[in-house]
Amino acid sequence: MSIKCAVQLGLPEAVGAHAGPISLPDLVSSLGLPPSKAPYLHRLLRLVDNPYNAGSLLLAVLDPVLTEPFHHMSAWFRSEKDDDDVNTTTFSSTHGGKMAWEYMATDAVFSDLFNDAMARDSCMIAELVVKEGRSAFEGVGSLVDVAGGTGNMAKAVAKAFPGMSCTVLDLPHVVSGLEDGGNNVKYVAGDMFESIPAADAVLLKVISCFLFYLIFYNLNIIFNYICNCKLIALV
Ligand SMILES: C[S@@+](CC[C@H](N)C(=O)[O-])C[C@H]1O[C@@H](n2cnc3c(N)ncnc32)[C@H](O)[C@@H]1O
Repeated sequence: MSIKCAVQLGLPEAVGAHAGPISLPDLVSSLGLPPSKAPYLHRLLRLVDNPYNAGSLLLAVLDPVLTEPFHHMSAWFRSEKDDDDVNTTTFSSTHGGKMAWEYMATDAVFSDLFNDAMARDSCMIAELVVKEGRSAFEGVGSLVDVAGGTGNMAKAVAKAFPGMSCTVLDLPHVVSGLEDGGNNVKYVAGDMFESIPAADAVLLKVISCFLFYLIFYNLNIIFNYICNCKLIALV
């Protein structure tokens, strides 16, 4: 909650915009806070560590859309609804029967926040991936980033490998309206469980939040039945 407060106050931006170290009174003033709040801001600062500008990720995970279901866990346990519908979750029972991605298609504000959180994370990870995992991309002529969000990962790969043609596949509410990112990045709206555009390689960035970045070279077989391609997975 302290980090949420710091993000809402605009603290990371204020510190980042300052050329050098900033004094507490200057910070209070640049945030437009009453000077009497300086001692409290000092306490808040001691609790904040936000080197990667994870502001929208924090706001997303603390949003009532995601926190509210946790208040209904015991009710979900007691509910017999599951007898009829094995897919019922605390999320879906809180949100009118909708699963997360279905729900996001109906809530543009939360969807934008979530997509922004993913995009910022991708900026950081993409830098690492194209540097440390470069060999996984060598010789790949075309790549599809499955469930690639707003495309930051694909853009970074396309920039590092200008000869590669990259496609970002995601649900319509995520990619519709996005401009193709330069000559070699295009967006496709669709459902990955129905079809995946053909490409030499499939990129799958699954659970970025845990900061485990593993590149699998030997899982191609799993994806062979889809498009006979190489699988690059960031789990
Ligand atoms: C956790 S986010 C990861 C986004 C991106 N890969 C990243 O790491 O930044 C999961 C993504 O999967 C997309 N998604 C969920 N179900 C999908 C489906 N059936 N077909 C295509 N994309 C889907 C969501 O819209 C969302 O953008």
